[in-house]
Amino acid sequence: MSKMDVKDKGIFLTGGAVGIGRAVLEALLARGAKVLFCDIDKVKGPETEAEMRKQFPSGDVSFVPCDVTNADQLKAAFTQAVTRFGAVELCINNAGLMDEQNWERVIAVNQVAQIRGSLMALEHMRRDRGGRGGVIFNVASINAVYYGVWEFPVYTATKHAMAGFTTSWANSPDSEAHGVRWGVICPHACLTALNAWERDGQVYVKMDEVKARDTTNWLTAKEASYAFFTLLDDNDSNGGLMKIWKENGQVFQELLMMDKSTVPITDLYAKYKKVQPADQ
Ligand SMILES: NC(=O)c1ccc[n+]([C@@H]2O[C@H](COP(=O)([O-])OP(=O)(O)OC[C@H]3O[C@@H](n4cnc5c(N)ncnc54)[C@H](O)[C@@H]3O)[C@@H](O)[C@H]2O)c1
Ligand SMILES: CCCCC/C=C\C=C\[C@H](O)C/C=C\C/C=C\CCCC(=O)O
Repeated sequence: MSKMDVKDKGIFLTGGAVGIGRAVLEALLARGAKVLFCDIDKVKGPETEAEMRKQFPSGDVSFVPCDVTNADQLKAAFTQAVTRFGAVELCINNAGLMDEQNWERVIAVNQVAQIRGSLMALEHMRRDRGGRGGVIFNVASINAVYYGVWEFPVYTATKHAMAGFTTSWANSPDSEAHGVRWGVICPHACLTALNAWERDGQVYVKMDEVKARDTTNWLTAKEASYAFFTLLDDNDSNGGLMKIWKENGQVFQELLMMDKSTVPITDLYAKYKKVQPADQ
């Protein structure tokens, strides 16, 4: 295992104003990275930028307002990062939301925009097209590698989609030539604005369906950010899905590499039900 040293590297991050994105932003700046983050929130975005500049006076951080579902805005934000840093070597597609009442928007943000951001970053980073190579992370969820979650089926579908998209690119026969490493971040539930808020030390969960859940083992945004760095530090993890969760107050993580073995076709696999003509 060898580390990707982010010091002085140019990084593009979506949805960095609050929550997990903000925690990752702070940790990247602490490691000396140069980060341009975008967000739809035109109040929290500049506030976070100002707070980061105060905390890291010699750091390089800038905020660009952007709705990632607007292809032109996303492209413009990414291009600003390239212009500012010379190259983007880490792209984190993190912006996301959960709103089953507005499920087409959920697909637009969690899936379409993450795919668009990934393809833009790939095109820019590809060594076989003159780029410097790099790393692309898509922020999914632990429910990308979990059975369906009835409370939020569309959200879950988008997270499965991003696991499939990301591991497919990682599996490209041209992966070496691209020089691009792919990863999926898969946190369990976190206490962020996505689903909860806090007042007077009491946590309030937004959605009626999950209000009865015990939140004691939900991650903080900072804890969720550990998964990014474990995955980033592992150069051999192309196509890896980094799960992170909490049990009895202890944070755990596990790297999941999807099974790449071929479909079993011989009698060696006697345990499988053979298809008979009558089945078809
Ligand atoms: N909170 C959780 O329980 C949890 C668990 C696993 C994965 N995730 C995923 O982590 C990512 C970050 O979520 P979070 O918990 O930090 O949520 P959050 O709501 O705290 O932060 C999400 C950020 O994305 C921004 N955003 C939303 N729509 C956008 C758009 N159209 N354009 C630009 N920015 C936009 C928001 O303004 C916000 O700053 C999401 O992809 C989410 O699905 C969250
Ligand atoms: C446990 C459900 C709580 C709902 C949390 C709200 C948003 C979470 C978004 C995450 O992306 C998904 C995280 C966890 C849900 C995944 C699996 C449910 C597992 C069931 C359980 O642990 O109780």
